[in-house]
Amino acid sequence: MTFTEKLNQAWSAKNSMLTVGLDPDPQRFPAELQDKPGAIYAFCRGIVDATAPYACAIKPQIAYFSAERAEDQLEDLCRYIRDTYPDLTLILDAKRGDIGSTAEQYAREAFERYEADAVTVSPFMGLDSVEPYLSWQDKGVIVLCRTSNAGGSDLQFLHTSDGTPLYLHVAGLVADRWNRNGQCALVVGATFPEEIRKVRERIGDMPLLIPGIGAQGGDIPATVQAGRDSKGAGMMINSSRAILYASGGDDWRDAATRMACATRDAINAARA
Ligand SMILES: O=C(O)c1cc(=O)[nH]c(=O)n1[C@@H]1O[C@H](COP(=O)(O)O)[C@@H](O)[C@H]1O
Repeated sequence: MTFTEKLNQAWSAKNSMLTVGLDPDPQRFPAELQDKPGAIYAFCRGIVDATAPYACAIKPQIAYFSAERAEDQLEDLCRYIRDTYPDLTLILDAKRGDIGSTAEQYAREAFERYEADAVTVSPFMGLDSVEPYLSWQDKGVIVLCRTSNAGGSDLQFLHTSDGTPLYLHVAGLVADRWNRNGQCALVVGATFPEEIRKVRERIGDMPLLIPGIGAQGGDIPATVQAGRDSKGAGMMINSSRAILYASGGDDWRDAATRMACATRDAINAARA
């Protein structure tokens, strides 16, 4: 099944556009997992089990694993997610960008080693740096467009020669030229709803990955109104820290469940 088929199925079967982000920070783990071997896997697996019924996608951030020399735990986790929750879209958040020969290796890492359904990439080095991901015809290629951080404006708001801001130029480039397999998506931050609206107008029904609700304070109703596609769906709305660390106590699993459920419901309420 392709990335977009899986995502469409998850949107309708689970009635959810929530993406649960896995940014496991050992310093914030509950006491029962402090200094335990395999704690990153155990924590993430606990969060996945607690939140899977409420999510369309799961997004592990690779740096949290590699910085702790825990790529083996990420491999085990990806295998667990695929085997236990085949209806969850697995997004590897790696934000890769390099020349083609190196990008081929990054693509193999995402799609062979971790068997992700999609990977996040930077458009900064242009089409030949993205080609190796596009050559995996069923896999999702999620391109940074208007990121959620304030500093994204340093470059993304610069105007091109015809007056189009760079983030909208990227949106047009991906929609018109890079999306030849129909498996591309764009990253647009929930902290910039006006820009989400402009991107949606430009790209039609291409999916959007939207981080920035929860810990970064993005407004859910404004995000959903701006980002919904012609069918009222079209979004993977990510929340990481607000769900992962909803409680630092023994009730961390239940707190994550409650937060994921409440976030999915808030997203759905804004669709109506
Ligand atoms: O690609 C992303 O997921 C991403 C793009 C972006 O523009 N902003 C952004 O915060 N993210 C990711 O979203 C996660 C943070 O989510 P919160 O903890 O909910 O703020 C981190 O893994 C970031 O790398």
